[in-house]
Amino acid sequence: MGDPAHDSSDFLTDKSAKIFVAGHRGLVGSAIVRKLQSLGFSNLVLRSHSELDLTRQFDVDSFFAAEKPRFVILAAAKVGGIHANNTYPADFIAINLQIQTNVIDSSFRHGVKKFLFLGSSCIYPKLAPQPIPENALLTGPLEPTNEWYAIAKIAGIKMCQAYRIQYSWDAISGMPTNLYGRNDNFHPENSHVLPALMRRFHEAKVNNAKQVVVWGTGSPLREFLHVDDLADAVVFSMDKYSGLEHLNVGSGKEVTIKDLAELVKEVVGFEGDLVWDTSKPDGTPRKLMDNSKLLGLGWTPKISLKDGLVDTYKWYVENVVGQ
Ligand SMILES: NC(=O)C1=CN([C@@H]2O[C@H](COP(=O)(O)OP(=O)(O)OC[C@H]3O[C@@H](n4cnc5c(N)ncnc54)[C@H](OP(=O)(O)O)[C@@H]3O)[C@@H](O)[C@H]2O)C=CC1
Ligand SMILES: C[C@H]1O[C@H](OP(=O)(O)OP(=O)(O)OC[C@H]2O[C@@H](n3cnc4c(=O)[nH]c(N)nc43)[C@H](O)[C@@H]2O)[C@@H](O)[C@@H](O)C1=O
Repeated sequence: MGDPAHDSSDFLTDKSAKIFVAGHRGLVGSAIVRKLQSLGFSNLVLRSHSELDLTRQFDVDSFFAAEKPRFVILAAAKVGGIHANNTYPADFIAINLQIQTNVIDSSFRHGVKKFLFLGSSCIYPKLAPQPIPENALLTGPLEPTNEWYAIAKIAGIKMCQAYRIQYSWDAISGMPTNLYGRNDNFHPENSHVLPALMRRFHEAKVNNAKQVVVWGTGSPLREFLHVDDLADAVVFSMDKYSGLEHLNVGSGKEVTIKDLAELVKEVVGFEGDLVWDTSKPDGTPRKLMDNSKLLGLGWTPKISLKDGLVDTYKWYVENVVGQ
């Protein structure tokens, strides 16, 4: 095996190469599948959670022995917003460590040519410099509401790095910022802020409610990226990047939760008032990532927050409401 930092992955050249997209029914996995299919990839291997539980080591290894995919993109994980992370710390650390350890190790042992792991911007210290460069990792304490999930994600990055160092295996990691779009989780408590507010404003609109409750103070800043831009960045990275360090994937634009709430309210068409429940946690005050490394390789995000919200709300009304 040559130096993977210099080998071409040939990712875009063979559209019949077998690719396992783990977590293909989720927000991210479904967007990656749409992107790969639009590019003409014809040999995707997909397994739902009920068909293959990725926490089960024996089942995962048997699957890899039978299928022998050439490329693997890991978008399966235990995922949730601030409340879910804060309430189920054991699930967030244990399930994520199990899934990623099984999938990374079996991918390596069964000859996968290139592997991509997805982490999250919450891996960085709570008070990291802004915008956050990749090398801020492990320079300070984590945000307490999501430290269990963050520790698992940091272990995933480090496992990819360790296999690259010891075995010259081409494993890379992408750290997406807060994502949204089609197939998001719209659960009232366990979801992220954007789908949670979209649902709450929609239900308030149809019920002629006068007020909607929003969590925290509204002052935290968050960066949002449409999941179709993330899928584009994942394919771009599989083709163009082979390095030890993880890559930040963000829009480069941040917004306060208050301004986000006003924008979602406008897109949904709710005309009542916002009431802030300050008993709920704000989480980290700010987490804008420095995306200059990925931009320097030639990738750019394309979907504005307003356009992405309009598209997501249309999808929500057509696919979730009344189902
Ligand atoms: N959403 C976001 O804002 C962000 C997400 N990310 C990362 O992107 C990745 C995907 O997240 P996202 O798409 O939002 O999450 P979703 O919850 O939408 O999707 C996760 C997928 O993983 C599957 N899955 C979970 N547990 C198992 C299991 N034990 N065995 C097999 N499949 C399983 C789920 O299947 P099922 O539903 O059937 O359980 C689902 O298809 C994660 O690594 C996440 O950390 C990073 C930054 C932000
Ligand atoms: C992607 C990322 O997601 C999580 O971190 P987070 O950025 O804090 O995510 P969040 O979307 O849940 O909240 C963002 C902000 O929004 C406020 N907020 C207002 N009203 C609602 C509301 O109704 N629901 C939610 N969830 N938040 C609300 C909320 O109080 C907070 O100030 C972690 O899982 C982390 O591990 C991770 O990786």
